[in-house]
Amino acid sequence: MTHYDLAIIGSGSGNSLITEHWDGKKVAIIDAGTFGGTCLNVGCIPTKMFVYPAQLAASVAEAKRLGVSMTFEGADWAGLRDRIFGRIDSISESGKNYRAHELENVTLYSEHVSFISRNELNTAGGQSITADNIVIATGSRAVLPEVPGIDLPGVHTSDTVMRLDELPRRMVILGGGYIASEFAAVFSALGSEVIQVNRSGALMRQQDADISAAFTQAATKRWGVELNAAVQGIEKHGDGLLVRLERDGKPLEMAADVVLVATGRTPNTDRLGVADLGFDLRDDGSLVVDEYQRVLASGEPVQGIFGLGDAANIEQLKHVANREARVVAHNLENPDAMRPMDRRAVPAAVFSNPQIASVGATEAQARAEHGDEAVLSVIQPYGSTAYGWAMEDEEGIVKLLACKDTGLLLGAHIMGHEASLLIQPLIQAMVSGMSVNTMAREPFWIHPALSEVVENALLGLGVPVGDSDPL
Ligand SMILES: Cc1cc2nc3c(=O)[nH]c(=O)nc-3n(C[C@H](O)[C@H](O)[C@H](O)COP(=O)(O)OP(=O)(O)OC[C@H]3O[C@@H](n4cnc5c(N)ncnc54)[C@H](O)[C@@H]3O)c2cc1C
Ligand SMILES: NC(=O)c1ccc[n+]([C@@H]2O[C@H](COP(=O)([O-])OP(=O)(O)OC[C@H]3O[C@@H](n4cnc5c(N)ncnc54)[C@H](O)[C@@H]3O)[C@@H](O)[C@H]2O)c1
Repeated sequence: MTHYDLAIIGSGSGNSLITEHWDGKKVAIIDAGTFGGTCLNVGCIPTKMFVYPAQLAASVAEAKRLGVSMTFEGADWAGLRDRIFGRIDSISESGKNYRAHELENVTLYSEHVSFISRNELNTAGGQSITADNIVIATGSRAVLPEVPGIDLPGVHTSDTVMRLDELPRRMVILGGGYIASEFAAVFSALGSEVIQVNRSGALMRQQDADISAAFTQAATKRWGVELNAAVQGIEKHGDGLLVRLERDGKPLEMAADVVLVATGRTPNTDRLGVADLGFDLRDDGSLVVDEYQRVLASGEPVQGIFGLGDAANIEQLKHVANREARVVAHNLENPDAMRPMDRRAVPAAVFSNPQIASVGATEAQARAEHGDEAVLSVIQPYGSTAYGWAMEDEEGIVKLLACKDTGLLLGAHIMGHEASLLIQPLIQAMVSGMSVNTMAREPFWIHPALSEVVENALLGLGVPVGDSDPL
């Protein structure tokens, strides 16, 4: 048995907890997978490194609409893949070496662990680790539908699809959420024939209903989209695969070289032994934590156990995991002056084509919470602004929701070019409590930048202008 001051399970966001505070104290960091976790190795970073070149490829169709002739001569898949992972794999490797060999006080365990008591972990190899503090930062993993053929070669998740030997000619993507929509945009732009299959009637259904409808329409123009289709099984078919689906009780079949399954992710808590210790879990399996990120058991904080990231939140977003890690780091180092996690205005962006970005309530949520009378809503098309004319944009929209009484934003939802950038000032306004009228009227908005669509949406909300509001 080896005793530590701190044991961290998970080297993704958990890796950032090892600050100078722990110099001279004993720390264990444990990861059974690739060092650095999901975001670095198989998540945010490599996907976006594919998204950007895919965006360049997709701009050829865009250019044609505006009278510029460009030709897309194909993507060097192997070159792209090797450039991306050449960079990422070495970052993971050097992070691992640093933890394993260069810090005297840190021990790296590259093994699966599970709890055997509230302060003791057991490694797969049979070693026992005890610690005064344990942080559960175990992330999440892809969930696969239980259908025949789901384990056939050629069926991939986001963990493996970015390392394919070659760009698939035909690809079926199962799922209508983040991962499915991002990869549909990437592979279709790079030259694959993509069909995105969703079991419900619209893509990105967790978004505001207007955004989901607009995105579904936009996606349908760019790649194949099959809605209301439930997967029944996958079979070998010649050199490739056959995906068997059912829609309205009728069979539907699709041939593919590669099937990407993107049907959600589940927190890695089930293989950790935490249920046996009475730790509170949400229905999705994530750990319940208090505002200080302390893991709860029967509603009470468990001494010395913290949770963060996909294992302990419902958002499954890296910027949320990072913030939680900052809170956990502070609270571990300052047990008598702990600080809470701030969960106001958590934004998200989907880096598909077009992009989606959102923060705060959807219209349905805002109306349910505040009542119809109190909610002001506006949809401002990109095409209503000068930059939108320059782009001949017919798709982009900014949808804002505000409270009539307080003049504060309740939600912001954007679909279109650089939505993930356009939303940032709206996030700032929501967090700082800046009113819609102050935000629209106090700062200058650069003309004729695309951000004018946000200015016009704010003005278009029709929040009554008071005498103290800027002109
Ligand atoms: C394809 C994809 C794209 C994404 N893109 C974005 C994006 O653009 N923006 C965004 O905000 N988010 C994105 N995400 C989500 C983001 O990657 C996650 O929210 C984030 O990485 C979670 O971090 P974490 O620290 O909780 O877990 P992870 O980084 O997953 O770390 C957990 C680690 O724990 C290890 N582990 C688990 N259980 C055990 C155990 N019992 N014993 C030992 N080790 C264990 C695992 O091997 C893993 O390395 C994406 C996710 C995916 C899959
Ligand atoms: N840009 C980003 O921030 C980003 C990118 C990728 C992933 N992520 C995070 O990772 C999480 C997981 O992504 P995801 O796309 O796997 O999940 P998701 O929850 O976004 O989408 C899952 C999709 O799968 C469908 N589905 C679920 N079970 C199914 C079944 N049995 N058969 C057919 N369809 C089924 C759902 O209807 C939904 O459309 C996201 O929720 C997000 O938090 C974030």
